[in-house]
Amino acid sequence: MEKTTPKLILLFSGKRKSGKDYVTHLIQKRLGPDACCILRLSAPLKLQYAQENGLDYKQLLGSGQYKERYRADMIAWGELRRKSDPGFFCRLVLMGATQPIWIVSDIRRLSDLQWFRMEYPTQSRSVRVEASDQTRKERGWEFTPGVDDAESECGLDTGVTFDWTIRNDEDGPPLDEQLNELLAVALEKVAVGDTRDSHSK
Ligand SMILES: Nc1ncnc2c1ncn2[C@@H]1O[C@H](COP(=O)(O)OP(=O)(O)OP(=O)(O)O)[C@@H](O)[C@H]1O
Ligand SMILES: C[C@@](O)(CCOP(=O)(O)O)CC(=O)O
Repeated sequence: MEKTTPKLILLFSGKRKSGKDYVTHLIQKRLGPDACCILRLSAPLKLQYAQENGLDYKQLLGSGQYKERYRADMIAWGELRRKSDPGFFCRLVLMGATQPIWIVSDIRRLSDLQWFRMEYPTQSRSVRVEASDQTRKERGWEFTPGVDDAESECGLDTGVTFDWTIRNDEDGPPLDEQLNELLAVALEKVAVGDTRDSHSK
């Protein structure tokens, strides 16, 4: 499958129930599906894990409790693959991405971030979604030893400078306000791309 070159890659990370999916879908709503696609590193992992274990892939992709039952085992399963090939899920998830803006909604490890920054140094921007533990609990999060104190949840807690940090709490600034600058950068990338394409036509 032909590899397209994006104009911008937004690499999202954040704790469980911080709102990564919610915020990335909001951005896609603002930019439109022709301009941006949402890529989830966990999707190819969950697909293969579901097939190997006879589980419901759609429920593993959902935001309910079903996936939490298998999270620890999926983490271990995924880390085994990353150990031998850190870019395994990154390469898989890009297949077929043709829009100018890629949103990767679930960056969890330094190796994921480093892979994109190596492969796409000028296009990659990192975004952190934050929410208080109280807010996360209201959204169904419960601290789980072996998950919330493991690399999957803590791998980006230190040593990373994010291009944007989005506070996704009720008492935080409105999301639209916080996303203003990021959306302006994205729209400018798409606009520049359009004029360049039209010149090249
Ligand atoms: N700003 C918000 N307003 C209303 N509901 C929200 C908001 N942010 C998140 N939610 C809801 O909280 C729940 C968790 O959000 P989401 O699934 O986006 O978190 P996540 O960071 O992707 O979690 P996980 O890592 O477990 O997939 C969802 O039901 C979502 O609809
Ligand atoms: C196994 C894993 O991909 C599950 C992620 O599920 P979700 O993005 O929280 O819905 C987390 C990980 O890869 O460490």
